Amino acid sequence: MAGVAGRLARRWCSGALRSPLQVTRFPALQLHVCGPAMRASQKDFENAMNQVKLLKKDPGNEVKLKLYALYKQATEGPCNVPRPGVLDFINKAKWDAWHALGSLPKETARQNYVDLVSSLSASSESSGQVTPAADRKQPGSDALVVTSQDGITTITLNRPDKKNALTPQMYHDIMLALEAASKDDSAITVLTGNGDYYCSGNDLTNFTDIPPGEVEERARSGAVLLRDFVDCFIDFPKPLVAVVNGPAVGISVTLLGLFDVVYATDRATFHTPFSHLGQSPEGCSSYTFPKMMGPSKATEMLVFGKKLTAREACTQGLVTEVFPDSTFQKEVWVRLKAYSKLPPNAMRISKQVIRNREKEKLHAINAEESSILQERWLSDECMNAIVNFLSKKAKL
Ligand SMILES: CCCCCCCCCC/C=C\CC(=O)SCCNC(=O)CCNC(=O)[C@H](O)C(C)(C)COP(=O)(O)OP(=O)(O)OC[C@H]1O[C@@H](n2cnc3c(N)ncnc32)[C@H](O)[C@@H]1OP(=O)(O)O
Repeated sequence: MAGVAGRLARRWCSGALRSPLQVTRFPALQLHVCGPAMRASQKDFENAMNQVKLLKKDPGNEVKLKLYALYKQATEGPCNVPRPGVLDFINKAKWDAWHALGSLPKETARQNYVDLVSSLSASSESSGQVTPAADRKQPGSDALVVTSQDGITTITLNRPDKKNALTPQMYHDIMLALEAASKDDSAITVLTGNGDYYCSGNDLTNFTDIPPGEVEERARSGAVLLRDFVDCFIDFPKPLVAVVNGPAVGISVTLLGLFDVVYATDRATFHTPFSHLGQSPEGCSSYTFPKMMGPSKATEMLVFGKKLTAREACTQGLVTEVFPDSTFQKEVWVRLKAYSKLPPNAMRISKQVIRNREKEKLHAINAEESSILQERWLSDECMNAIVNFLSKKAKL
């Protein structure tokens, strides 16, 4: 395959092949092809085709073949044209990739194409090679992807079929990733999501399968986990940037108050349905939100569960800047890459000057919020809300 791959790459890059997959610029990447959530619309698909053209670095022939195959399957269905002759290496490799998809439904192929492009785009605005940072402990599952390049460590939530809902494993892995990022060579750390959502908050199935008699203990250990998790954000020493690629719910919203900069696509929304869930604010939002938007706007969000658009969130100070979805990834990564070239020690020290005097207070608030939430998790209001979600009676 190496010889074929090399020839393929040359042909693609030289523009010899005319297809919608013609990749003019390629991303550096760490790839994850997602499961068939089957929700991508034709518009999503067309956007993804456009995004492919913006990619900067060569993703490699295997990926290009995968993109080609998914495109063909999504637009024409299963491959039933004759296999090209043995010496027609390029078209044979393409045919093989397409044919390998068998009877995969068009909708699934379309979704997989969109997911694949999305994972490529997440890191497409950097020029260096993305490496899974070799010096760090890698996450315990594929649900989190950590990459490092061009002075930026990026932590990507990667459970797009569940809207990047956070499992206990992910809480632990994010803590490990932050710990490693605080010590690595990068100047800036980014948290983002793969797929159409930034994050749908705590995975509500975390509250299921608890044996009778263990509920209190689970609530206690959940509160410890929450407190440790939020502490990592309070203490994180380098500039921490949220690249909010889609809607955000629950703890993924409240934590934004602990980020240094928050960039959002105009498709993002911000929603903290704590009362609907019989729960209460966490992530230090009971302090950061009133401070940034005033108590009344904070109450609308944290008590009444008002969902904000990206522009509203920007007006309230929760979001730093909003970008059109069509150019979001491109603009944000160009910006971050420029920032990452600033002297890292100066940035770290300036962040400390801005944040350090509040640290102690934030830790105390986090402890209090976690303990209140521990009680809430044992309440009938909370139990009923979880049961409602799980039985799909309620969509918040
Ligand atoms: C006692 C032990 C506790 C341990 C916990 C430790 C620390 C926790 C601290 C944090 C506590 C709470 C803070 C919060 O985050 S509260 C907010 C929780 N999130 C929600 O309420 C969102 C629930 N989800 C939705 O309302 C909708 O799914 C959506 C996000 C609006 C998307 O709607 P959609 O119609 O576009 O897509 P949908 O079909 O519903 O979703 C696709 C699949 O994803 C699953 N899913 C989405 N979000 C969650 C979630 N938060 N938890 C679990 N699963 C989620 C959804 O069920 C679908 O799955 P499937 O395809 O049906 O299998």
